[in-house]
Amino acid sequence: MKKIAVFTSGGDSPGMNACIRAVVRTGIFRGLEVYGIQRGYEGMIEGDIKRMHSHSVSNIIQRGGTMLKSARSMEFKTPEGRKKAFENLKALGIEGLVAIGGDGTFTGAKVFFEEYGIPTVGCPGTIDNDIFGTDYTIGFDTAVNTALEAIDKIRDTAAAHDRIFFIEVMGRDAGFIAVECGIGGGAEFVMVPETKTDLNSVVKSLKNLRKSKSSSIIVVAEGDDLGNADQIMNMVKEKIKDPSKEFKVTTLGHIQRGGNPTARDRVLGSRCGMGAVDGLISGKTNCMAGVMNNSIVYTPFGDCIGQPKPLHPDHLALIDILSI
Ligand SMILES: Nc1ncnc2c1ncn2[C@@H]1O[C@H](COP(=O)(O)OP(=O)(O)O)[C@@H](O)[C@H]1O
Ligand SMILES: O=P(O)(O)OC[C@H]1O[C@](O)(COP(=O)(O)O)[C@@H](O)[C@@H]1O
Ligand SMILES: [Mg+2]
Repeated sequence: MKKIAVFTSGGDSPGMNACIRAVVRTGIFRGLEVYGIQRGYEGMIEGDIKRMHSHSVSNIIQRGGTMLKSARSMEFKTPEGRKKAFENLKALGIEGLVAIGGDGTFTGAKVFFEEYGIPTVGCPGTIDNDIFGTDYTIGFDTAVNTALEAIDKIRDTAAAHDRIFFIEVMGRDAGFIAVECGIGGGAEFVMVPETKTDLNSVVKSLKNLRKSKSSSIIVVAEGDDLGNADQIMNMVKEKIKDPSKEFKVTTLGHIQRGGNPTARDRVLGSRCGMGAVDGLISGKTNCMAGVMNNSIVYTPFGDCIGQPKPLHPDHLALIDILSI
């Protein structure tokens, strides 16, 4: 293997830059030519692919976002789009790919490998942490810390006015961010897509809050089965029917996707990036380089996207216990 290319795809996540840097520098260190593909599968289809050098990735390890940019590509979901992508890679003589992204990116990478056979190793880049085969995904720790900082601020004003706050965090299909924010932010309740939300028990608990509680924080993952934070707040308000209780909603949104990556995300991104290149060199393909129990582990793409990554039941129990 002489030439490899790296790209970022799907929702960006803090630490993707550290991962790109590790791929480029490990590749060069091992004697490979490394190319960067702009805007994920979009750039692959358009042939927006450039040679990268060690200096190409200077001064990015501390930055959020991705210097290669990211995109969600509808065209790559079509056989015609993937054919164009393959022709562009073939023309440059690319013999290996590093795909940094989430479950969608790996689904695309798996299909592409099965059709065209270019060896591909992935790195788990998503704030959602919803990928089997790695304890944490690159960007999750930063997103949780960003959300927590906001929750702490909301708690100040919630306490000052004795209000009940519903705070919506990201997570279309996964509640990992919500659960960690719930534990770290001292929430009364956490609502996640993985479990059925029992509105009546939430209402009952809110009606019976101990008298010394001045405020309540309820963390809602955007993909909860009952709806978003605004919808759930309205349902609860309707059932409580107590004009003395004041309800507010804050949706944290895309601030969770940006900002300087935490130390954990820089280290995880760097380790996975190196793991992906070394994996390709040693003949691995159609799999992801993740970190489990502090070691690099390669998991087939089929498992990364096919196996559910469950929330830890102890974490959900912890929220109930610590909010008495
Ligand atoms: N079934 C599929 N076939 C081909 N490409 C896919 C498929 N699913 C997703 N992709 C590609 O991966 C991209 C990123 O997926 P997305 O779900 O948006 O983000 P993430 O990788 O962060 O989960 C999509 O925009 C699409 O180009
Ligand atoms: O920025 P967009 O395109 O609106 O996407 C929002 C979604 O992206 C995420 O931030 C990350 O999801 P992916 O990693 O699957 O792209 C989700 O938590 C959120 O639902
Ligand atoms: Mg995803």
